[in-house]
Amino acid sequence: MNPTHQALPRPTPLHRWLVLLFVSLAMFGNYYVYDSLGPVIDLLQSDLGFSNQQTGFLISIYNLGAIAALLIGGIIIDRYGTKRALLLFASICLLGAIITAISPRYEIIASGRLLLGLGSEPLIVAATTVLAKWFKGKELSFAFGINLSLSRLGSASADWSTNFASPLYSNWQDPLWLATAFAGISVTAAMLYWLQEKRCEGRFDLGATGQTDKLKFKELFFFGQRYWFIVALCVVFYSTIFPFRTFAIMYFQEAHGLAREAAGMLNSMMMVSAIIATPLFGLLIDKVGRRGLFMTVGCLMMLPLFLAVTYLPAGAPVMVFGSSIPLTLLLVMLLLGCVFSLVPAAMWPSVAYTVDQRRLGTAYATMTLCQQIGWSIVPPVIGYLNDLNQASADNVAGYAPGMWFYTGLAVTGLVFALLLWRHENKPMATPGHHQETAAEHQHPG
Ligand SMILES: C[C@H](NC(=O)[C@@H](N)CCCCN)C(=O)O
Repeated sequence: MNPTHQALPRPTPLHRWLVLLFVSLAMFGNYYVYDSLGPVIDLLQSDLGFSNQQTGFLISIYNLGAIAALLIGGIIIDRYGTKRALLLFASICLLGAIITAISPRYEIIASGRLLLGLGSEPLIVAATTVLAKWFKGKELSFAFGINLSLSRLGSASADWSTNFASPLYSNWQDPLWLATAFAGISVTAAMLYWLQEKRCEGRFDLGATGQTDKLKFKELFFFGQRYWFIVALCVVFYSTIFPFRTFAIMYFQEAHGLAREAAGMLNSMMMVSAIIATPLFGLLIDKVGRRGLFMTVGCLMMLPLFLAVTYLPAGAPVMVFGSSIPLTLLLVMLLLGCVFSLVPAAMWPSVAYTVDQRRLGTAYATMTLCQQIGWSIVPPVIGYLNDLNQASADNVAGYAPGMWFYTGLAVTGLVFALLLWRHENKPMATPGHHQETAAEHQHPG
């Protein structure tokens, strides 16, 4: 560490919590923009004539942008510092949101989503770096938990927009312009963070930028079997959860006859349960360890859920914030939210206990890269299956093959979780690893 840093005091709690607020707002806006596509999928199909496969590709093209960005990721943050990087990536997301909303042409909408992927994943890396820089040694896990919960609030808000902004959903475009405004919140928050960092430079010890998630290919050979099981679970888990969530609003509308408002409210219940459960599971897992066991429990819980929405009676209607929602579907989404808290809370930190600390950057970058590849393949497959089986409101059975596909992925996830659980009590093979008692490094994704 630079001697100047040592002479300066650490930032005060007020400064740190302001930083957390700004970074979390940037993530809030960013997650909103990503999830703004889900509620307009049926409008893109009915107004613009896009097929299921085409809309599936609009989801995947985000991942292609993210993969490209991750391959060069870290360099910009290292070279230009966190405040510039955060603003740059938030601005790329804003541009992506504008381009997505500006024209009905498929290629233009797709370019907007590509740009969003280019900005979004490095923004998440930059946000992680900022938190590590300001909170290292001080409530780091808690800060990450709050950050992730506020990010998920952005996702839930995109679902709620079908209610609070329902007049905008008379066409495909206006909800995407609203998403642009949320991208504006992200840019504003990045600017406020810039001012905050500038104000504190020279007054406080902000440390070095820290290790960003940079990919060094030759380090991959040092990772043991356990690491690759975690990566495999990560790929399968997010390739199931994220595409299901994006298609869910249209699915609930068509397969269960819900109005868009009710479908949006139902989809948001997964996030509501995740927002509450994430910090709680984080605390629990920090206390008891047993990450393999928790990942297995989460995967087991997920297993029947896609078939439950397909084959079980939707249930009696219950009122949730003014929307009438069938009980079975509500329970499924709340349970999926618990799974969405439990598995990530156990999975991301477990990398820090599995690989040598010096290789954590490569480990996380590789994991995110693989996640993006898997996650990019599933939506077109689901779109293809829906097209092939002519899934629609008039042919609800056409959605079943897609749901079996998700279930197959969940079974695969369970296998990897079980393998990890089996490894849990074995001694570690990788030199320089952490024991499961003191995690320093956490990563929200
Ligand atoms: C922690 C994890 N986040 C990720 O996996 C990100 N790479 C992708 C986020 C995509 C939504 N904007 C998560 O959210 O559980």
